[in-house]
Amino acid sequence: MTNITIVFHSRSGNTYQLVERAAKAALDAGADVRVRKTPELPDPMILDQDAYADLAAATEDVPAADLDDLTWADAIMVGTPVHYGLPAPQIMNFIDHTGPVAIPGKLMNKAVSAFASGSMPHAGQQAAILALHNAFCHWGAVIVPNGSAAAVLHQPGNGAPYGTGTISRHRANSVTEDNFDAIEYQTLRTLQVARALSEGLRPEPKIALVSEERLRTFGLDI
Ligand SMILES: Cc1cc2nc3c(=O)[nH]c(=O)nc-3n(C[C@H](O)[C@H](O)[C@H](O)COP(=O)(O)O)c2cc1C
Repeated sequence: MTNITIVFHSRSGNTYQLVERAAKAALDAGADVRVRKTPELPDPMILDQDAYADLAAATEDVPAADLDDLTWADAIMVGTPVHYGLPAPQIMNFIDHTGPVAIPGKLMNKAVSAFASGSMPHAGQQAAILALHNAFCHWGAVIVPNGSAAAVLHQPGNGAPYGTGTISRHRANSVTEDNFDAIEYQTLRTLQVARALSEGLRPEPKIALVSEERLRTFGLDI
């Protein structure tokens, strides 16, 4: 069984729509799934009050993300709205608190992947995803991008090799079928890589090219 945690922030439902599709794809693929929201911060700028209230009600029972949700997972997906070309501060705030598990290396070798919703084309979806990739490097995790090869990524609403991005034009819950296909692809690919990593990194077989002692020197004898 592969464990996947999907961490998100959302205000008008677009990112959450992607999360729901990712969770369904993972469940259908036989994974154990945790969906987790990041805590709200004071004074969020809420553009669509009705959508925000609806989403708060719909996600009332979604637990808040904590560090165990990350260490438990073989695969981690992070979904965020774009804020000034960056991930939302709620996501960055959560990432800022990952030191106790990131610094001892407990997030090493997890398959991680990011997706984003922005209001306009070319307005920062990819930049936000790549900014999350910076943090994933610090975790020592293995970034899973979408790449460009899959046919689904050539559909008109898709195309970014970095991860799924939607264009909401400030409309709540407006994810397109193209984007749903892309997030499903991204989820399955992330699970595939997670499984390959957890199986490939088991005690046997070890990397055969270097000695046991050398692996121990680098702390790679796991
Ligand atoms: C503070 C703030 C900054 C934003 N900055 C951007 C931006 O740089 N680029 C963009 O495309 N959309 C930007 N938006 C719009 C949201 O990213 C967009 O509405 C997104 O679809 C919201 O996702 P959600 O429905 O999951 O909340 C911003 C919204 C807020 C509240």
